[in-house]
Amino acid sequence: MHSSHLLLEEPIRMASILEPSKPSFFPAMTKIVGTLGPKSRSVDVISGCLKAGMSVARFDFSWHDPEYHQETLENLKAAVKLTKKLCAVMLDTVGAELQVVNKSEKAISLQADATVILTPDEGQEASSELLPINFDGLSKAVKQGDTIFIGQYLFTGSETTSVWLEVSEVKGNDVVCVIKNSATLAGSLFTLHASQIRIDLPTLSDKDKEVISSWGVQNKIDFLSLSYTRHAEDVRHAREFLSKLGDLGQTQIFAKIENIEGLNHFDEILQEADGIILSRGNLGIDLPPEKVFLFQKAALYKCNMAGKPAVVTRVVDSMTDNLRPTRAEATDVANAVLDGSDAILLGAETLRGLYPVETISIVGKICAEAEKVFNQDMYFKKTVKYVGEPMTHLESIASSAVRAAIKVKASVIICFTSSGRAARLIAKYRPTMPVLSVVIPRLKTNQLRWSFSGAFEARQSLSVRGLFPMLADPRHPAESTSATNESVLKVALDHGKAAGVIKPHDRVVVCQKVGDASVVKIIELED
Ligand SMILES: Nc1ncnc2c1ncn2[C@@H]1O[C@H](COP(=O)(O)OP(=O)(O)O)[C@@H](O)[C@H]1O
Ligand SMILES: C=C(OP(=O)(O)O)C(=O)O
Ligand SMILES: [K+]
Ligand SMILES: [Mg+2]
Repeated sequence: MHSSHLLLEEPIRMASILEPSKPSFFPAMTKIVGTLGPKSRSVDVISGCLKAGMSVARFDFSWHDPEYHQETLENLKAAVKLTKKLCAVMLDTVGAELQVVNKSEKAISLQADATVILTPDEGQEASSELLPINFDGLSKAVKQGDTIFIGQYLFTGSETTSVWLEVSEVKGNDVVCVIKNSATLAGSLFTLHASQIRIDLPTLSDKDKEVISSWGVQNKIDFLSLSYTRHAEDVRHAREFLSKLGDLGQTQIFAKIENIEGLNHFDEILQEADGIILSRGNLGIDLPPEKVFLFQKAALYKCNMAGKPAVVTRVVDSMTDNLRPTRAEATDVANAVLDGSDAILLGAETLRGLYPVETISIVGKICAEAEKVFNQDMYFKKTVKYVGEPMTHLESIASSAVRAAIKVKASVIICFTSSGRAARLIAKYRPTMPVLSVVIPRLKTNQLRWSFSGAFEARQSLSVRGLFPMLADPRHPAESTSATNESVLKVALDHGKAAGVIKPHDRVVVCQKVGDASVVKIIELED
C-alpha cells in the first residue's frame, strides 16, 4: 500500500500506470460499508463480501421488518466466524422519508407528459394515475413548478426505474404532477424526494425508536445512521435517546446529510455527530448537478480536520446490474478517496444488485490505487496547520507517530488504546501504512453489572480509513505496567506477522503509555 508512492503533482512515467499492484493483506485502507438485503443475506454471499473487504454492514430499516434483518444478522455473525473478518453493524433509520405504498406490488407504468396524482390516502391502490403516500402535509409544502423524484433507488438520470415529476397543481390534500420521463416503478415501496422542500416529519420516527429499542439493543449496534439529519438538535436528540438504552450509550451516531437543510447546518451537525454520511442519493438531486462536487470536497475537508469519519454514498449505481462500473463511476470512487473520504457506502449495489461481492472487490481495488497517489505530505502539513499551536499532548504524539512511521518507512503503526481516541487521532493524519489499533479492554460497571469495554471501540474503528482493530485479551488489564505492555505488544506483533502485514526486519512504530508518559517508539524486528 505504502510502497511505490507516486505523486499526481509530479510527472508520472506513463508506463508505471500499467504496473500491476503488489497484493497486500488489507484490500484497501478506505473502508467499505455494504447494505445487506435480498441479494446479500446468505452466509455464503456475506462471507464473500467480508473477504472482498466489507467491514461495516448496514441494515436499512426503510425496507423489511426486524425479523428479516435479524435473520440476515445471524448469517452475518456466522460469516464473521467463518472468515475471521470483523464487521461492525450499522442500523439505518427511516427518518423523515416520504414513501409511496404499492400494496398490490403490481408494476406501475408512468408515461412522459401524462399526469399523476399524489394523495395522502394510504388506503388507495397505487396506479398509473394515482400514487398514495405516507405524509399528509405534502400539498402544503409544495407549489406549482416544484420537482419531485420517486423510485426504489432515487433518480440517476439514466434509468427507467425512477421517475421525475413536476408539480402542476395542488388540489386540497392532493398534489397533481406532470411526468417528465417514462418509467416503470416495480416493488411494494418507493421513496419520494421533494427537491429543496422542508418536510415536517421527525428525524427519529416512532417506528425508528421502536426498532432501535428492540433490534438495536438486542444486537448492540455499533453505528446509528441517522437519515435526513437536518439540525444539530436531531443528533442531540438521538444521543439522548440512545443514552437511556444501556449499551447503546456507546453507539456512534453518523449523521446523514441528504438535503439542503442538512447542508446549511453542516458545521453544527459535524460538532455533535461522531461521523458523517454524505448521502449523495438524495442530496445529489436536491443540489444543482454542478454543485455536487463542491459540497463533497468542502464536507470531506471539514470532516478530515475534525478527525471524524466521512462516508460517501452512491458511487457505482450501474454495477447493480453490471460487472463493470462506468468510467465516470470508476473515476468518482478514486476522487472520493483523494478528496479524503474514510469509507464508501454501497446501497442498491449490494442490497439488490446482481454482483455484491464483485462490486465490493472492484471498489476496494480503485480505493487502493487512489490511496497510492494520495498526497500524504501535503495533507499532513494542512492538518498540522489547521490544528495550530499549542497542540494537545495526544495530538502531538499522534502526529509525531505518523511522521516517524513515514520517515523510517515503518510497515505498520501499532497504537494501544482503550477509548479508541489515540488510534482515531493517528488515523486523522492519514498515515500511508495501516494502523493496528490494539484495544485494551477496561473493566467497567453501570451499577448493575460489571463488564469489559472494548468491543464497541474495536468495531467502531472499522469505519475509519487506515484503522485495523485488534481486541486484546481481557486478562490484560488496562493498567499499563511495562510487563503487560510488552506482552500485549508481542501479541500484536504476532498477530501482524500471522496476518502478513509485518515481516522480518520490518520497522514498526508503537504508540503507548509507559507509566504516566505517552511514548512513541520505533522498533526494528529481527526474524
Ligand atoms: N492500556 C494501555 N496500555 C498502554 N498504553 C495505552 C493504553 N491505553 C491507551 N494507551 C496510550 O495512552 C495514550 C492515550 O490514549 P487514549 O486512546 O486517549 O487512551 P484512553 O483509551 O485512556 O482514552 C496513548 O499514547 C495511547 O497509546
Ligand atoms: C444512502 C442514501 O440513502 P438511503 O439510505 O435511502 O439508501 C443516499 O441518499 O445516498
Ligand atoms: K433508510
Ligand atoms: Mg437517502
